Amino acid sequence: MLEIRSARKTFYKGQADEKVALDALDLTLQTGEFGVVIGSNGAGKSTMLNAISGAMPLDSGHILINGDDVTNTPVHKRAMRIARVFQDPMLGTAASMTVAENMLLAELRSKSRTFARGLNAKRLSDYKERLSMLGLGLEDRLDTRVELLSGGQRQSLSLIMAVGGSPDLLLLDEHTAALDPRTADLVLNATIRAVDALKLTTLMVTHNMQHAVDYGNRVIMLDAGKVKLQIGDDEKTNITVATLVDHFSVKSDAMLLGA
Ligand SMILES: Nc1ncnc2c1ncn2[C@@H]1O[C@H](COP(=O)(O)OP(=O)(O)OP(=O)(O)O)[C@@H](O)[C@H]1O
Repeated sequence: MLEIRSARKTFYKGQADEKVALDALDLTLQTGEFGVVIGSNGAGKSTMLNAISGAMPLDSGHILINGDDVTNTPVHKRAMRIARVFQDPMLGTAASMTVAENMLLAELRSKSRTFARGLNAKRLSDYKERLSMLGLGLEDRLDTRVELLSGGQRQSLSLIMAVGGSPDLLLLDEHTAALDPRTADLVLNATIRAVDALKLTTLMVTHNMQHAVDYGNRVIMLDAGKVKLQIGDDEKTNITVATLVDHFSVKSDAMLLGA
């Protein structure tokens, strides 16, 4: 469970170009929920993810994960509980290493230094099982160097590496935005399979209104650093891209096109 309580963040405080990024933001995501965050440019989406992950300190307010106040917990410690996948498919993986070596790297990162390091049969079978959740055939490419994978396969591998330590929360930071529409759908479907199989609590930021309509249990619309609108499971079945766009205070062409 994630709780954000009265989170405030202001950039350039007291200066002419002061920007209130989070304005007493409150948000609760129950365990197992999949929230999709939308909002215009500058609405505060990235700042909110940075505050949750610990990459950016809040001016005031609190972040709780499963009831523990992590507001002052440094980012590397929070990373044990919070997984994050970024927009750039090149960021989460090591290109010149194989799929299996990347999986091992991710596993060793989340374990103690004394942990046995080699790739053994048990590990390989565990990696195969986890990669098969994605439904992309990566389980049969354990010996392939990551640089030979497509952007979509690579981003899906980043995802499965990020969630290997069974995190309390998964943050998806526009993780399909750099992919072509078909690949983006492929990665999103792989994401949904992994999230469902591992029962992950997930918060996904997207500019793609169709994805907000199609995926997740709840749409959370941010505007000027606050939650402007939430659409839960029951109402979500009735919403369309057009009704979502109607709620935006600034309607960009990209949103109207569902880009
Ligand atoms: N590091 C920073 N320094 C100064 N101002 C910032 C910084 N990060 C964000 N801001 C400002 O805070 C506000 C919220 O920005 P944020 O990036 O969180 O919005 P966003 O909803 O993620 O936007 P986008 O959809 O464009 O990524 C904006 O006015 C932005 O200019």
